[in-house]
Amino acid sequence: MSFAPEPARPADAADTTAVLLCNLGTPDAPTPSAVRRFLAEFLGDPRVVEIPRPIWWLILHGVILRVRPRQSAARYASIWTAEGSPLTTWTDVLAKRLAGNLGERGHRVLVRYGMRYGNPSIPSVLDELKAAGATRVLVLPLYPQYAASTTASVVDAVLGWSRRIRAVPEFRFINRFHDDTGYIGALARRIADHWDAEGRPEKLVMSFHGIPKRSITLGDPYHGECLRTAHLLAERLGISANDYVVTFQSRLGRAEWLQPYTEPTLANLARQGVRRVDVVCPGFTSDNLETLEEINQEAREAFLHAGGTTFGYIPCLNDRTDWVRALTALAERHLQGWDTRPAPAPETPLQRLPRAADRDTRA
Ligand SMILES: C=CC1=C(C)c2cc3[nH]c(cc4nc(cc5[nH]c(cc1n2)c(C)c5CCC(=O)O)C(CCC(=O)O)=C4C)c(C)c3C=C
Ligand SMILES: [Fe+2]
Ligand SMILES: [Fe+2]
Repeated sequence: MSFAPEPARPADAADTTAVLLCNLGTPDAPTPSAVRRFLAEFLGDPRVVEIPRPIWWLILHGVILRVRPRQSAARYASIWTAEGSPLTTWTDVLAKRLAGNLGERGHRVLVRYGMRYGNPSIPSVLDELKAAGATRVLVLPLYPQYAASTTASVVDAVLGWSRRIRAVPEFRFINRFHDDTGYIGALARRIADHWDAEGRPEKLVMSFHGIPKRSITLGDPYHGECLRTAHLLAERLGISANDYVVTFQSRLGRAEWLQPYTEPTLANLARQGVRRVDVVCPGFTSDNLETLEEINQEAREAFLHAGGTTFGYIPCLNDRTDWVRALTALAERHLQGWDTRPAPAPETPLQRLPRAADRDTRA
């Protein structure tokens, strides 16, 4: 392996700290060719599909990438806005609002977002941060519950980038925040606000993205963390076990995924006489294809078709002020011990003090 030359960093240069928000990513456009490029990268990740490579490569390129891009592009087209994909729009707003909050609280940090698949890619943003002088990077995947297919894949991308870098920044990774008080509180208020405006449903459906059941058998903590989030949320809302149900959506392929599945559960509820449901997706911090199309369009239709009459979709946290505050507090806790205060004005050599003493005078 060879490393690209890098400009040497002066030994007394000030450290720059960065926060890198990471999200899944989205196609560049709602077109079959852009979706094919995106899916080839996403579904080619061995963290996402754990089938031996030669077999999977044949299935992916021989079947899936010939059929799925056209279907998925139509689904993406139904949620695309003038600004682009909602996932990117919300992640961009979140990064800007987090930067504003951290700045107001006296931290001098760079805040950027990177996508695990598609653009802006995590390596390209790390290149940009390094060029801007970042020597410390807090990596914050926007997945509350840890799954190897999402969280660990972000870690892979960051460490993969570091393999071609000479002076590697200091990294910290946030692996989960499924039980974070600020996150749970913001979700509870999001739901309570909806209930204040629309009234209460007969059943609250908490729908999380599914993963193959085999991943859990192999040690993935995802399922337990989803259930923990749901329990804490119910506790905060003051509702009982009868008032809500936890389900898993977005199954792909023929293998068994986490159960119960969202759409069949909604249809069963309607058949059992439940007329009014609300659906919330606590595992997604930003609205995206899986919430806006799969839940708010497809699952809504399935529930109404089976006899339900009122389907309330409760949006994700997106850029809610209490969520941005919770994210700021989460980042701040993990930034502790890293000096994020503004650098002092340049000094003349005679005024220069040892760095430790310099810090003390500013404390
Ligand atoms: C919230 C966490 C997510 C987990 C866990 C997750 C696992 C997972 N996903 C797939 C396959 C697909 N997911 C797709 C879209 C998608 N997935 C997540 C999040 C998680 N996925 C999001 C936020 C999105 C939407 C992105 C957007 O652009 O809005 C897709 C693409 C769309 C489609 O063709 O259906 C696929 C495919 C697997 C296989 C998996 C776990 C093994
Ligand atoms: Fe997914
Ligand atoms: Fe889906």
